[in-house]
Amino acid sequence: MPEPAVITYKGTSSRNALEESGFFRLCTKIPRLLAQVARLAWGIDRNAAVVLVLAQVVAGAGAAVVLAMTAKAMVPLVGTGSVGHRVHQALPWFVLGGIAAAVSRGAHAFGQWAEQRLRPRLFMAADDALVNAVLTVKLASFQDPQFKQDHERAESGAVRCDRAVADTQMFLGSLVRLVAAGGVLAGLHPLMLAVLVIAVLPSGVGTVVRAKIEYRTHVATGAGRTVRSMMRGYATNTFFGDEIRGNAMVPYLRFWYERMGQVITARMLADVPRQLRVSLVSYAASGVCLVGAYGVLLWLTVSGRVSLAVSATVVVAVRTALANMRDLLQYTVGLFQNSLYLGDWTRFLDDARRLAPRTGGRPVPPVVETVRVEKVTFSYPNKTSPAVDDLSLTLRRGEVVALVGENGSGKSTLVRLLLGLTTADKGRVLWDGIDLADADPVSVADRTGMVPQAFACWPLSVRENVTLGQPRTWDDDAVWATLEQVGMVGVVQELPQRLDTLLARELWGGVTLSGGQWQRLACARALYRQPAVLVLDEPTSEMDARGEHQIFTELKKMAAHRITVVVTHRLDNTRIADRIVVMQDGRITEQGTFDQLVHSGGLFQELYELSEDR
Ligand SMILES: Nc1ncnc2c1ncn2[C@@H]1O[C@H](COP(=O)(O)OP(=O)(O)OP(=O)(O)O)[C@@H](O)[C@H]1O
Repeated sequence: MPEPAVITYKGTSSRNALEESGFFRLCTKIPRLLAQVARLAWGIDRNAAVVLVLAQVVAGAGAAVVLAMTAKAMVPLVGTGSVGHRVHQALPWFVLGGIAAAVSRGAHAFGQWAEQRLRPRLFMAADDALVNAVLTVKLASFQDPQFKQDHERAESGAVRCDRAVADTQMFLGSLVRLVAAGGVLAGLHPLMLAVLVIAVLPSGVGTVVRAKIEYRTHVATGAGRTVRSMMRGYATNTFFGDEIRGNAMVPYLRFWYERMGQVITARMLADVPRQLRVSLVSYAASGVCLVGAYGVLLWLTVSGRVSLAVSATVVVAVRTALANMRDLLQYTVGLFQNSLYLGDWTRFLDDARRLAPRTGGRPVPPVVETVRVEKVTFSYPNKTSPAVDDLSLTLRRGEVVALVGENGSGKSTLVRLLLGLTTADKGRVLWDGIDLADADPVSVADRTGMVPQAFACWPLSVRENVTLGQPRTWDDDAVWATLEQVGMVGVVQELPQRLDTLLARELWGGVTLSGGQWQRLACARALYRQPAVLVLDEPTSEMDARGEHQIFTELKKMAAHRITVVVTHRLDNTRIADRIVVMQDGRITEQGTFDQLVHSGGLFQELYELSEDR
């Protein structure tokens, strides 16, 4: 089987924060990382954020008290006198240590409570922000392949948002416990603290290097994962089931999907020996340093520089400090790693804000008298010839204009330009004299009704499928009236819950409609809006003759109050149009009524005769 072309994708992120960061640079970033997580948590639940921090401080202080009490208890325990006497003397310190341990565990439990309150909401908030960003960027951004990749990486960031809270909690806990253990240790003998730092440093550096390798692979496999998950969506979408099975596509799709998976996995597996090398080197180095640390302790004890009691406490403190130091490094790296993903998320939101269409421009009037296209040119990225080329056209209220032409002649592009969904490279589109480049996009959208070629079959009720995009209404009369216009009343009345019927076979016993019925609903959605500018791009391509006739009759009836543009390949339908505009290679080549064009000897006549010939 042919190798999938996309296997050559290697990932092209230009923004790899990892390359900028060394170990010490990472340490300097920690306060900023903590502040970032704190801001997120504070925005979600202030009480939980405060409890989270306080709990760690109390838990750490408790651990310090436990250690200090252990040191106190050691003195009588390794001292002189009978065992009973020594235990009796140590008992108060043990009791105090026990109380401190209980307080510490209790605080830890409250910390977990706060974390559990924050995590799910943080994830939802991060995810909501992401979806909101995608819903508000300029449509042109969707054409940019980097946008898709950045979106995918930002999704990982949203997923990691909640983990960053857990890491912060653990980081703070280990930090406070380490400071406590370090304080006790420094009090016993300052040299031990320095030796400790040296003992854990190699393992810390190793952890950072491993995190870098992992993140670099995540970035490198980003494009592959995006393409694979996109293909997964197509391959497993039940709507395409007939096409996939009916055309024997299953073996190729499976091969393709598995092959992409193998490429990604191979890249990840290539890291495994690298990770192992880093681990072995760092563990060996920290082992050597640890042996050195215990050697120093032994020498201090044997030479009588520290007492046996102090030495015993030092062993306990060293173990506590080591465990906390390791935790601290691990959670620092976790925090750092998550912050890289969080960085992708925040950058994406910032970019999305930058890419959002301007708002607050000039509002267009509720009734639009003319739409004027003035010398407009538009080219898609990576295309050599423009899709719309120096085109001028005026549309007037009350007029039904049919836009016709062969595939790829630029009809859909022109209607997107008319509605401001695409911005012209050159020239202007004016709604009642207001350049769409200066207009408030919200007011433009409010005046617009559109049936695109590819519309969504929304997994919502019939009512919502008609009213989606409009303010919520409790009056079903207008919904039924629109369904009447598109010939759907009978169909909807036979549905189990009529307007409330869920149109999603996959969900909770919902039902679905035929292709033509869905198309009628898409038309209903546009007609229900009663827009000032109504654009229908091949609205009846799946409809039977009756449905098609009904829609075009309704368009004609409604035409007086609006500008109507219909793109169609069924040239017989253009008889109802007041004007037919013929497009070829992004330009208008003919204009006129049906009767004028059908005998003009031009492209329209040729296409019409071909359609009659079928
Ligand atoms: N998203 C896109 N990216 C790149 N090129 C595009 C894109 N959409 C359309 N084109 C190109 O722009 C040109 C005009 O396409 P457009 O969809 O406007 O034609 P059309 O007349 O509506 O075609 P059809 O009758 O097949 O719907 C074509 O050459 C097409 O390949």
